[in-house]
Amino acid sequence: MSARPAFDPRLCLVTDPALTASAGLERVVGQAVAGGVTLVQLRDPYAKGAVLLEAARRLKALLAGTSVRLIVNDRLDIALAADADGAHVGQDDLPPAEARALLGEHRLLGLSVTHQDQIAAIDPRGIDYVGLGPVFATMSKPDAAPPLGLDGLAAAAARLDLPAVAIGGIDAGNAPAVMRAGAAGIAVISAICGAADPGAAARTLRRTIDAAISGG
Ligand SMILES: Cc1ncc(COP(=O)(O)OP(=O)(O)O)c(N)n1
Ligand SMILES: Cc1ncsc1CCOP(=O)(O)O
Ligand SMILES: [Mg+2]
Repeated sequence: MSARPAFDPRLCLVTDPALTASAGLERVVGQAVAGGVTLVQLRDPYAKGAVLLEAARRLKALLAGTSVRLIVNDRLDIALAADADGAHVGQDDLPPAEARALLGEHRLLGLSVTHQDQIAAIDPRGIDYVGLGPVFATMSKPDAAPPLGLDGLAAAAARLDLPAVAIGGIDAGNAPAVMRAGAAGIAVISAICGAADPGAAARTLRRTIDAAISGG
């Protein structure tokens, strides 16, 4: 039996400090979870450690008793200090083998893949899911790699032995095509954090994804 916690990759909310500032991080995440988000990634590239740790602890408390796992982007120290369920690293972050050694076997580790030639280097024993993208142009990550497009996504997902969580410019309109291209789920910032009603946005996305999974 796997030492890792079970997780559901279908709908990952990636948080954004600016987009959640007015409503508040916990309120946005709480509404999104009520709407059907299955995974939450705390992401704040410029936050001070103390601020991020506090946010991670608040989200952990919010998600306690649910099946929704909490992942911390980039900062393994914060993931460990807050006893989060896992961490997400990119190609320029701590290398996955080192990240796994620090995290231990009981936490989840996600790895970003931005083009196909990075797939060969993946050791699937140490990684639990791949964040694949950007699929489309995105306003939420100024330093994102050029978009893969749906064909690039399909080609990369077909070569992966791990669940592919597609990211970048995904919304309820293009989510069905993304799922048909082979994604196990989607990760979004603006489609939920930037929505007037994050709960309703999450509900629509989740319905759309579930319909695509069941062949609709
Ligand atoms: C699910 C998911 N996929 C990709 C990313 C991007 O990670 P990275 O390339 O390390 O960029 P930053 O998010 O750290 O700016 C992600 N965060 N989540
Ligand atoms: C963090 C990240 N990594 C690749 S694209 C992206 C931003 C996704 O944000 P949005 O869903 O608003 O396009
Ligand atoms: Mg990163």
